[in-house]
Amino acid sequence: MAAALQVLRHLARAPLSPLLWGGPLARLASSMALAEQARQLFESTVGAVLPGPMLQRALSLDPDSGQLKVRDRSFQLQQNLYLVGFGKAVLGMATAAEELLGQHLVQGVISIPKGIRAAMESAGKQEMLLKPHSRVQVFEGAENNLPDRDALRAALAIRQLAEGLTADDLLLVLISGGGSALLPAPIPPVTLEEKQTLTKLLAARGATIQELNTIRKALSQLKGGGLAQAAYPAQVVSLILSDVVGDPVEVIASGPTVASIHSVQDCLHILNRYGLRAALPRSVKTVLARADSDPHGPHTCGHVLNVIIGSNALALAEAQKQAEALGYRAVVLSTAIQGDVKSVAQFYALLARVAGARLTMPGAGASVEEDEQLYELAAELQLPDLQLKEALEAVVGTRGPVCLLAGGEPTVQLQGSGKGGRNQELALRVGAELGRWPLGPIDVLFLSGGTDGQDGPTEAAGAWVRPELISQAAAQGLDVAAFLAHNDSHTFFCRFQGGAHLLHTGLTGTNVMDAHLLFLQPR
Ligand SMILES: Nc1ncnc2c1ncn2[C@@H]1O[C@H](COP(=O)(O)OP(=O)(O)OP(=O)(O)O)[C@@H](O)[C@H]1O
Ligand SMILES: O=C(O)[C@H](O)CO
Repeated sequence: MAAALQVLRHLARAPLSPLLWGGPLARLASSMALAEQARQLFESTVGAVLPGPMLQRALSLDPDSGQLKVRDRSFQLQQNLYLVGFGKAVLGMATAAEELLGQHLVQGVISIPKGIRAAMESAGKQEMLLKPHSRVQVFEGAENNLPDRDALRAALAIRQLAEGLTADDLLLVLISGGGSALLPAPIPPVTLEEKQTLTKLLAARGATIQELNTIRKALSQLKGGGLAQAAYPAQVVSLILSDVVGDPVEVIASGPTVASIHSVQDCLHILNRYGLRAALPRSVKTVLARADSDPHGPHTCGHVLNVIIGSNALALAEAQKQAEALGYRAVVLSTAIQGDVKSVAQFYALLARVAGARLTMPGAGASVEEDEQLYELAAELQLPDLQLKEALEAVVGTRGPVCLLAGGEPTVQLQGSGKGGRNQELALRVGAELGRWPLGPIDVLFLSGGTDGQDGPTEAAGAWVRPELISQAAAQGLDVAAFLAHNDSHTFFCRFQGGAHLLHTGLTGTNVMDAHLLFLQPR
């Protein structure tokens, strides 16, 4: 068995040759090769948005004059630079910032996920690690993306640094996804535990990140512009790596340097929608009631420059280039995939069927009903930037392999107590859907991966599937529907073919939502 795997691994790495297509062994090899290409493409997607290069693109320093340019603004540096940061990608961002601006840096504090330094060290990613005598103090916390005591300590240290600044100082704020959990500073009398419980409940009931972060902002000292307020009168430049669809700066990490525009009424609507209003702790009610009568009104952020330095769109653009270099006709479908994971899975499976039919039977295509169903599903998902028509038109004129790329963040409404993540659940659902119809003479592979390298509370980044999933799982005695009913996608993929369909990258040090890759390869 091990020897067979060795051979397959070797085949998987071998360059693709037309002679490989056809025959059972060749089909297995080609399927391995396709999986290997999918993995490589996912790695390229992530590679395009690693923190160092993005930061270097956003900042330029004139070493003689000490002028720092960010977009069209200039700032005079003169040992007056401070740095704070919070988020999954912030270690690499801080390392790059210190490398570039170190001679002006007085002090820094960052809050990053527990274990990320060790993970970077063991992966040999030196470019993600601060130097031994760095001026940046590091706090690690928020295990499993939930605010904890360590993250609270970090948030207090960040607040203290910000509050000590003067009008001559410049505060560089490094922000990336996961920042909300890494910067918890609940407004008393709300406790950390209460905030944690409320966040968990909202997330488990399927609240969107916009809704979740509206509540987080209302209960926090630093979110919703609170950090910018604390740093006033210093100048503030926030460099933001987006992990939210549409790159809204007020939502990413709950906008600590963006004035919040939400009212208490907005919060109450959200709490009502998820059936949480009646059970609210007294402390939360107190803080919301106080906000209503706050004489100072919302924070003002006129002294802040917020700049998005990287996003899902940037990552997919690179993946598209790489896919084209591999010989695929590659189209970016959307960078705003949102909605319930079940509908998103149906969409991808139907897309594979409709696009696959156009690819293998030009002129014939899938049935008119299937086309209509696909457009209806797309309309239900309300994806603002969806290039569906363009993608299908591109497929018609193509004889060779096609790769459709998309990004975003579907929502999972947790019903079971199984182990899984958004990406593994999406992949499993797509696999189950793909098995429902014959797809014709075409190889299909769908991959879904979180660019941060960690899908939910699991060690995998995601998974990939093929239409044979259901039958192969059944042959192993695995009932896909039963795993899905318990949101147990990770357990499924660990057991299915010895975990071969799991995507393992380790923590990547970046975070621009998820990437979805759909490969269609005529046989
Ligand atoms: N058993 C499960 N099956 C499917 N999805 C799950 C499961 N457990 C958690 N999730 C989902 O995983 C997500 C949380 O995972 P993760 O920590 O990777 O979030 P994230 O959105 O990447 O974090 P951030 O946006 O802060 O970077 C939630 O959307 C949650 O619904
Ligand atoms: O930290 C957060 O709030 C999410 O990752 C969205 O940015």
